[in-house]
Amino acid sequence: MPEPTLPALAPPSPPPPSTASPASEASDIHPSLPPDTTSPSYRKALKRHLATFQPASSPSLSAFRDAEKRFKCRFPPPREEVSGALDLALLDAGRGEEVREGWWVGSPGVDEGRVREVRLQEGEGGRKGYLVPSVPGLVILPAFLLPREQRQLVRCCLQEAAKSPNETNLDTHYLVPPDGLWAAAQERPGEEIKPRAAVLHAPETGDDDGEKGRRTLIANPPASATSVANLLTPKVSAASSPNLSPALPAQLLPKLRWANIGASYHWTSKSYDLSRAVPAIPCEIADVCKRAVRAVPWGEVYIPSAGAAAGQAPGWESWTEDYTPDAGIVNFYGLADTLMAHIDHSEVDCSRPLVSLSLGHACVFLLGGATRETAPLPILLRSGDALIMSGPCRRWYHGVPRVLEGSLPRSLWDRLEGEDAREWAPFGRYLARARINVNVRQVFPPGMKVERLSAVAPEDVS
Ligand SMILES: O=C(O)CCC(=O)C(=O)O
Ligand SMILES: [Fe+2]
Repeated sequence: MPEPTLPALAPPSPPPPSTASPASEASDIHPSLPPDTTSPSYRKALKRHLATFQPASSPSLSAFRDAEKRFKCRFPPPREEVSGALDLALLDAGRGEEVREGWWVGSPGVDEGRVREVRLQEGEGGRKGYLVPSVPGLVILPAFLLPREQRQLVRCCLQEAAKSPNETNLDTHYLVPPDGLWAAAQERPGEEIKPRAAVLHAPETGDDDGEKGRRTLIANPPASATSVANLLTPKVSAASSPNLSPALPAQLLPKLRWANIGASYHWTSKSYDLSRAVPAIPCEIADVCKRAVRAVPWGEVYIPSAGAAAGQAPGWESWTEDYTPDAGIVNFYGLADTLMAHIDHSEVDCSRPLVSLSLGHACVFLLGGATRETAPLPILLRSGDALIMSGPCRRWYHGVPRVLEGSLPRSLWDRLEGEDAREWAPFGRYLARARINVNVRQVFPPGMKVERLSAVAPEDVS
């Protein structure tokens, strides 16, 4: 499970009035500020930290673990570490303001030959993609989503993705109303949500860390076509936490950590659960992910007819036509949340593209190798960036050691007028303390359809 994080710094004060647009509905949104190491609250927190700090007992951390620790550090904030992270927004003059105001700045990577630019397919407005020669199969599409598209996806994640029939981390513990937590928070803010009665079965070990909903991704064997039968076996739900009190929707919203979309991921067994119905992936999400895969000139990523040779991905030639996302996770991060190193290999074909979209606060994303011993590449992912892992790196360790405070772009909290501002305000307030990641996969290769598998056991489909 993720390391317990150091106490968060005292809540930052709102930005000076001159930086907010006074007439806008969004002017009551106060996004997180970067750490102010000269402030009395920082100094107080530092003193508290030094009084309780214990040096790491194990001198031999894996390279991945070591990087995680460096980026998680709060005293001092790892500005210098972040300055070495790949930050492709620096190559885009149109993102100058976002970078300047976001405080954390990485490095562009082009001069050092760390990245190679590729032109996206027709229809993407001349936008660029980037390959990283040291990470075969990785494609980064910076600013793939316009601010308007980002806002649309944020709405979709909170209003559509995090509600029944999709499962969220809170469903194990609370009787979340069927129209979802977001609707409850907006429409019935005073109505308490009751905890689920404690159920009488033995607690299990697994990814869902109780009510906190943190994901603790421990090692699991990769899925394969032959293990598909296991997916049809109904899975036992994780035990709900006893002794929880009823809570208001606004109290639960910061505890929302993940929502399954499409084929449901069962965190306890770390496999997909096809005994449950397979809802469609919300169409805005599916469309954006398909667009991203179609935009990539795969012939510049892989060598034709090389099959599964080192550094290659079998079958990439057809991805632009047959990539069909059928499962995903929407991750909701608070500013102090992290996602520890893991490999996503519960899908049947783990070389097909995994599309990851970043919204809200920026983060440091670490992408390592096949073991934790490989030193990871740090990548600064900003709102609107898409990242595609395919081929070899699709099965490599990765994680998110830090969400970057003070990095929420202005287009997600300010700069909106009239109706738009009024309608957007609650989403802007949510993002002022959050990052959302949409992580979409194709579990079943073409010809092995999810609907057909669930049809095999109709009595199990709820
Ligand atoms: O938040 C991210 O950028 C990565 C999330 C991830 O790796 C996952 O959901 O498996
Ligand atoms: Fe992942």
